[in-house]
Amino acid sequence: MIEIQDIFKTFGDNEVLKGISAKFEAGKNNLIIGGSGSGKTTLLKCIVGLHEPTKGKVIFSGEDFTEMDFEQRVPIRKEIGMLFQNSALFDSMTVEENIMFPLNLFSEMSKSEKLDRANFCLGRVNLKDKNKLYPAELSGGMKKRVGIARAIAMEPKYLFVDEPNSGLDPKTSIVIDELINELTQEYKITTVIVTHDMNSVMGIGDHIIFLHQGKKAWEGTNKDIAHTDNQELNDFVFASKFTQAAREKL
Ligand SMILES: Nc1ncnc2c1ncn2[C@@H]1O[C@H](COP(=O)(O)OP(=O)(O)OP(=O)(O)O)[C@@H](O)[C@H]1O
Repeated sequence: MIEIQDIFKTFGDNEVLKGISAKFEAGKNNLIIGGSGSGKTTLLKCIVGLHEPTKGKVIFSGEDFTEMDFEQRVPIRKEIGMLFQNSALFDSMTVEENIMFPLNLFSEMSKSEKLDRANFCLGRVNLKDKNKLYPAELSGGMKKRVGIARAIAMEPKYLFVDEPNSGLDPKTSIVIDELINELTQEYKITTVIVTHDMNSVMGIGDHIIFLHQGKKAWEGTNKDIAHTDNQELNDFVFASKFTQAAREKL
């Protein structure tokens, strides 16, 4: 469980986050949605410590992360897996080396244990035997899966994902969403996903917070969203004629 309490973040005189509180539970896909510039990525970065909040607390399983110094944060950082928008693989490393990278940095495993773990993670994302390929030889969807394999290599308690579907076709997007969903449930991970993708919202949105102009304007599940009377959320989710028509059928 991650709890955020009254998070503010200001850049210069631009107050981007204006007092956001929420609880993200283990075993759930916690989605942060909102229009461009609403502060989603800034919030994600405040939670993982890539930005320091101007005010407010981030609490990982009861421990106040915001109060900790760099050294004190290390054990929690080791429990965090991250999947970035562009998968952020190292181009000069093979798939296997990419997955072993966090293990080389943070684990005490022997070489053969690390290889076993890399093979297990590759199997888990359905990329068995792709060990020796380089990122340039992979499709966008495969790169995401390698990114996921790397993110789960350290058996994270917390998984942060920024736009998992960017650059993917709709079918591959669903495969990636399903994979994140399966892993979240199987390993009881507290997963926090920033997304624009309405298929993800409706498909795997166990818990959704909607940001509008730096505030939490709505919170609920994918089942609640179709029936919301929140004007900003409606304008955001049902922006197109197609989604409006689909809504009538819900
Ligand atoms: N490092 C930074 N320095 C200054 N301003 C920043 C910084 N990071 C973000 N901002 C500002 O914070 C605001 C919110 O940006 P953020 O990237 O969090 O929005 P977002 O909701 O993730 O948008 P998008 O969906 O377009 O990625 C923007 O006005 C942006 O210019």
